[in-house]
Amino acid sequence: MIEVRNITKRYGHLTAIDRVTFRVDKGEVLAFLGPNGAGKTTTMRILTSFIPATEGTAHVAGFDCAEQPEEVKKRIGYLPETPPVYQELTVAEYLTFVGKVRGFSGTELRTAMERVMERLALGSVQHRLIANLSRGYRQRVGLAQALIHDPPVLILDEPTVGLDPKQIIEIRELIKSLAGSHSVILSTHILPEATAVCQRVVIINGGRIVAEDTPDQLSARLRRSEKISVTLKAPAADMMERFRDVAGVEHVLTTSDPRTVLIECALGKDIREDVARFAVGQNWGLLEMKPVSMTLEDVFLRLTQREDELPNSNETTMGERH
Ligand SMILES: Nc1ncnc2c1ncn2[C@@H]1O[C@H](COP(=O)(O)OP(=O)(O)OP(=O)(O)O)[C@@H](O)[C@H]1O
Repeated sequence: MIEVRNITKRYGHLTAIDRVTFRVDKGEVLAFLGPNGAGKTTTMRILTSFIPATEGTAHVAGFDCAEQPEEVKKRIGYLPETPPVYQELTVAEYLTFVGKVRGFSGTELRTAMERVMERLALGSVQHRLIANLSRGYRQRVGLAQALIHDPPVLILDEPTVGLDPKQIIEIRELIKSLAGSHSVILSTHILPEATAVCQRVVIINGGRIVAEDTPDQLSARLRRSEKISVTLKAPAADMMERFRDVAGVEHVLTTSDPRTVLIECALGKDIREDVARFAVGQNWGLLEMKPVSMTLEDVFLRLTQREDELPNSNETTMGERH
């Protein structure tokens, strides 16, 4: 549904994006994840035919974003970072305006408006001025304008920025409900958003794609070893050394809790039984033992920061799989 091939965008001497390639299939929700200035908005603007790429091609539903902008725009709903709403209009007036711009009139326009107002629960505020709405409602109005022509493709640039936690959950639920019937690109710098809402994640940094996979696979690919966290009631002073005697143990790492250690072994090995037997045999009082893996946050840090900028490796691998 969306096909981006080797697009590069230069602003003078600055290369904002550099040979970016990815695709989004029908009904798929893709997270476009990256820190500020990574090139997310530039990519969205090329896809929505707002600006041309310097090099490379982008297609939406088979239409070329540079050569056939009208066809592309018909098939895209776009919610920019700041919703393009007119404060001095009521919700109904604004959606009527957007519907007319999209070419609707009469019954068709009324049906389209009713459909989006129901989907976004805007009925109760349809006669209120947009200026007087909460940010959450304003964002819903922004989404309504993106959906009014029922486009197969939706491009949402940081759709939850500035919302409160309840509004964030509502907007994320709504985006999830669009999966299957719409292809969605969700640009975000918020990691939990990518995992909560999207089936696939593209990570962009410094204008380049540094990873592309499902959230789980990304974590798995970057995992270099299996780790288990072991908490003891009465650890011995030389516990670190002693655990190394267990067959298969490669490293023993300290944590901020003196009773807890992280034990590493080779990928694919399961040494939990041997570690448990050993701790019990030493009478150390085994309180807890659990596998530990990288969170997407760890992966993101690894991919978007240089090795010397990374926090202590013990901490980066402390996250647990959700
Ligand atoms: N019109 C422009 N002229 C010159 N440089 C630009 C222009 N638009 C973006 N840039 C630069 O291109 C790079 C990528 O910007 P872009 O806005 O695409 O990043 P982003 O990932 O969307 O970041 P943010 O989340 O901060 O919006 C940045 O270095 C930015 O300063």
